[in-house]
Amino acid sequence: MLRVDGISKTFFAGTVNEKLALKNVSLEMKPGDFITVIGGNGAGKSTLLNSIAGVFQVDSGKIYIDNMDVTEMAEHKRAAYIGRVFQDPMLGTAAGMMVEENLAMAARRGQKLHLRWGFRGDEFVEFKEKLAKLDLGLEDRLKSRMGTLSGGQRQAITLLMATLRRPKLLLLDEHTAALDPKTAEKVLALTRNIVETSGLTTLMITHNMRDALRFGNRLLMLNDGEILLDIHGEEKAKTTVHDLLDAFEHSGGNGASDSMVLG
Ligand SMILES: Nc1ncnc2c1ncn2[C@@H]1O[C@H](COP(=O)(O)OP(=O)(O)OP(=O)(O)O)[C@@H](O)[C@H]1O
Repeated sequence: MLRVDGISKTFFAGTVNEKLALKNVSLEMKPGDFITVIGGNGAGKSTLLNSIAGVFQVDSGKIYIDNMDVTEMAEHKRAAYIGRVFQDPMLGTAAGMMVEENLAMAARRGQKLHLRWGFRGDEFVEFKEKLAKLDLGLEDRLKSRMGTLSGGQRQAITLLMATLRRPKLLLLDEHTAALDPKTAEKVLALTRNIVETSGLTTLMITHNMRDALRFGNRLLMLNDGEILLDIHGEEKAKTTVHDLLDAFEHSGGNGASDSMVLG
């Protein structure tokens, strides 16, 4: 499904600020894999996701989605295959537009744009049903401007939008980190629900080791631009936060912060 073949990325090459953010990273994901990604600050987690999304070109290595070489494909073209949700609830939706307009836009992603968003009645019913399932009181806010919603409500809608057209790959970059614990839990439960019911191949960065163990079928730990740990299935199920901290410290990790453990 996704194949990352020995990618490297250096920022500010040839300057005093030169930073080798990814060092020959390889990764293969099967369809339906739900991978959680952890690691200390500056480990390369976002750089990995940004490389896959095409935010910038990698220096070497190849990236394939469904056997298609996307290494040099522009970000906006790759977006047809990839759904993304970022940490900042302000990103990913149009604040001045209504909830239903944002959803209609997401439902038409990749299609020709029209000046007026013609709504189909059945679409409206579908959106309302999907919003009701979020349990965040959004089903009656279809006419509200996105900018008037809370951070949690926006993230839930962004997640819905990112997955409406069933992307080949879903990339979540600490998408619950800016939310209060109760709302974060709701958005995480929603994430699991959407990922499992649609069988989406997903990479989710989190700072919270407990969440990294609770969610997904596979876990990657990054440190200093390299994959330090890659566990799945039974092995992942048996792993504890303590084991993760041990692995991190024994391999020279730069001291796990409290936020890395607890989120
Ligand atoms: N666009 C960029 N320009 C310059 N340097 C960058 C850029 N993106 C990342 N870096 C650098 O690359 C390294 C890896 O950063 P990255 O954001 O991938 O880490 P991370 O694991 O996501 O960390 P965090 O948990 O702090 O978000 C860091 O040293 C960072 O400063």
